[in-house]
Amino acid sequence: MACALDYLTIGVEEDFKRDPAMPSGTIYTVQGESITVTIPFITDSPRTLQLSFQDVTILHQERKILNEVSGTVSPGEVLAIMGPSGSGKTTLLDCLSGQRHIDSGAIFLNREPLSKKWRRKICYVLQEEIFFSGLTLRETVWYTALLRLPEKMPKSQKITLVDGILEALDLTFCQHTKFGDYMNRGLSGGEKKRANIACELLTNPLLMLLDEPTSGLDSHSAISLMKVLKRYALQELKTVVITVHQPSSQMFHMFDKLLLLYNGDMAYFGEVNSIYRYFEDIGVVIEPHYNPAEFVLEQLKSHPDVREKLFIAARESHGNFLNRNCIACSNHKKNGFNNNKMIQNDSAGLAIEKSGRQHDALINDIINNYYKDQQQHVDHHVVMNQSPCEEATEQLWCGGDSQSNFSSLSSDSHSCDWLDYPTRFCAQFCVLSNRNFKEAKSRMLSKLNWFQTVGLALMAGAIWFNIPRTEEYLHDLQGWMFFSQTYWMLFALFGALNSFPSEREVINKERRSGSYRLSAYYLAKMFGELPLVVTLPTVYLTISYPMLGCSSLKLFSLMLIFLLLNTIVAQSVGFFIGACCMDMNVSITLSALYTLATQLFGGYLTTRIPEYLNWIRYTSMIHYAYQNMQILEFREGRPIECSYPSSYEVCKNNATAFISYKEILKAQNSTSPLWVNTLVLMMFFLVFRGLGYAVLRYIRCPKT
Ligand SMILES: Nc1ncnc2c1ncn2[C@@H]1O[C@H](COP(=O)(O)OP(=O)(O)OP(=O)(O)O)[C@@H](O)[C@H]1O
Repeated sequence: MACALDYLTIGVEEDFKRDPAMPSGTIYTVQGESITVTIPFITDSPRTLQLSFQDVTILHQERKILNEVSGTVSPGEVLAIMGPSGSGKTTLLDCLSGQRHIDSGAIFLNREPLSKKWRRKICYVLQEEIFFSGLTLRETVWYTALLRLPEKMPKSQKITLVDGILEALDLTFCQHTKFGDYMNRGLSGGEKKRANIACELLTNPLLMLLDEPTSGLDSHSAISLMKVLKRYALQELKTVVITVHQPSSQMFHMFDKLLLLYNGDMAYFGEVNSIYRYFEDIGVVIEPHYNPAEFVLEQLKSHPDVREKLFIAARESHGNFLNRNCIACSNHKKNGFNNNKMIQNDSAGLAIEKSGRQHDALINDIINNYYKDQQQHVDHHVVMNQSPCEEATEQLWCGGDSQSNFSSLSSDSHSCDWLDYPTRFCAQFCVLSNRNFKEAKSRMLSKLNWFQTVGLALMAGAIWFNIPRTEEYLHDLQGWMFFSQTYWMLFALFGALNSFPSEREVINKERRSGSYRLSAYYLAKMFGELPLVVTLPTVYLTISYPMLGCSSLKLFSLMLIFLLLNTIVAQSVGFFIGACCMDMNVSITLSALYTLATQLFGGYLTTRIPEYLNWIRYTSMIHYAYQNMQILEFREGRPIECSYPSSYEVCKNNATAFISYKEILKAQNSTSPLWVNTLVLMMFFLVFRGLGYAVLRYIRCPKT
């Protein structure tokens, strides 16, 4: 929806002053010198966004990846950044989205320097499609809607919105297809690209930056997509910037503005239709039967003399690009105005026309003062009047009559507060837990894992079947305990290693767009995956333990609780190592080193551990977990009868006696009670979960 605008005419002289009698930000004293400036007065919150960038330069080891690139694009316009491969198109989009630091130059959004506060108003659709491969297209868009649309927006409206966007992007027919990966094919490349755009459109950004949205699409799909974007820009007065390699003639004429890059240098910036004139001015005529995009790129690549002329022409003209290219001026020309005193602007841009001598510094002062006042006014409006609910509902543009839809919805009494995030913590937690569960289910409870678990449980049950509880078989029984708890701890630890690296891109993308809190994601990951983590160990114990001769329900339940605790503790260590390393090979090596070293120094495989290395066993979670299992089995289970000959004192005095759990553990030099071991395990859990969070929060945070 367009802002409602009034027009102010500002006359200036060297020492212009604001009229103190007038309300803030509305008027300046008119002294009628030789400069007249007309500025639109924004009477509504900023629902439009003008992007300007000037002299943007990026250096990489002395090489200029971008060299003083400038341009501007206004609401309702589509700017295409075109150039051969490696010319710097993606780099420029990275800069415009705030994801890449610029070495010199400036980027302005509504005349304000690009800052974090604008992040949620900008969407950046990357070239790569970053999604969870196990989720379907609809699930992905739906979760995005739940996370990024205001909580108080009714579910039915969210569904309408999702349906509308899927339909507009021609994705309805494949909405239940999974994204897939290189192993399991899913959506096609073009469908993934459109899905990417669908997720971003949901949030109704003011500025859309799209990196090669049409590459890999057939010409019909590419044109359809461009039509959608063009309609979006026009109907909702959104600002759209896309990069393209070599558009078709039809698509080329759908752009409003064009920025031509070659090896980081600007060869042209201006209105698409003006390119014919521009080339004529340097002595090159674009043949009418040629695709202009193709022709222009061909000239740029193959004719160094033309290229040089283009660079010179671009350099000459970009000094006052703002004046030349702002929408106000173009509208002014279109509307046939030719009044030196006033330019009318129908958007949130700024129009300046000068007659007589130049007053650049003065004009800058006016602009700065004006926008300072205006921004205060706008900020106030944003806080007071524009809720995220309103913004989100604007998107029904794709359902047809956007204005009427918007009007009806924006008058809706959504009373969302102005929040940092579109949804509250608990809503984020619920949605992310649900998504995590769905996403991880197929991975963690795969057929292969079921097969492995049931197979191992039956094997263990068969090997240790109905094992006698006598001293003679004590070591065998301990073997089952050691095997079972070590296996499940390692299974959980190694399973968790890949958890963050595989999700990193998706999470970073979502964190950059400010969809949710990291803490909500982290907690949701723990809780969402909890039922999945405990399922297989439960199945294993349920099959194998009764086969060993456990007939007490109490003992079985206790054993299960502690086995699951051990598994969750090990998973925390895996999360931490995975978050630290991000590289699978490194994390596997580190984990293997840690777990094997602690087993070795635990004295389970050899008793010849040097005295001064004895302490290492206490850093092993396996040590505490194993002690606990023994305490439970030997205290709560059937008593262990003495055998002959015996190594226990109690048996030497009385051959029919039983060996208590304390004596068994004492023989292993382990005397800590159940509660101490459990406490240490809980400490492992808390410390590693906390460290994992800290790593993601402070070390693995996405670059902005
Ligand atoms: N971080 C970086 N380190 C080194 N070189 C870089 C870096 N980022 C970009 N470049 C270089 O800058 C140039 C422009 O890269 P960019 O990805 O912006 O090109 P592009 O026009 O988007 O190319 P394509 O159309 O092939 O995607 C390339 O030569 C690239 O190798």
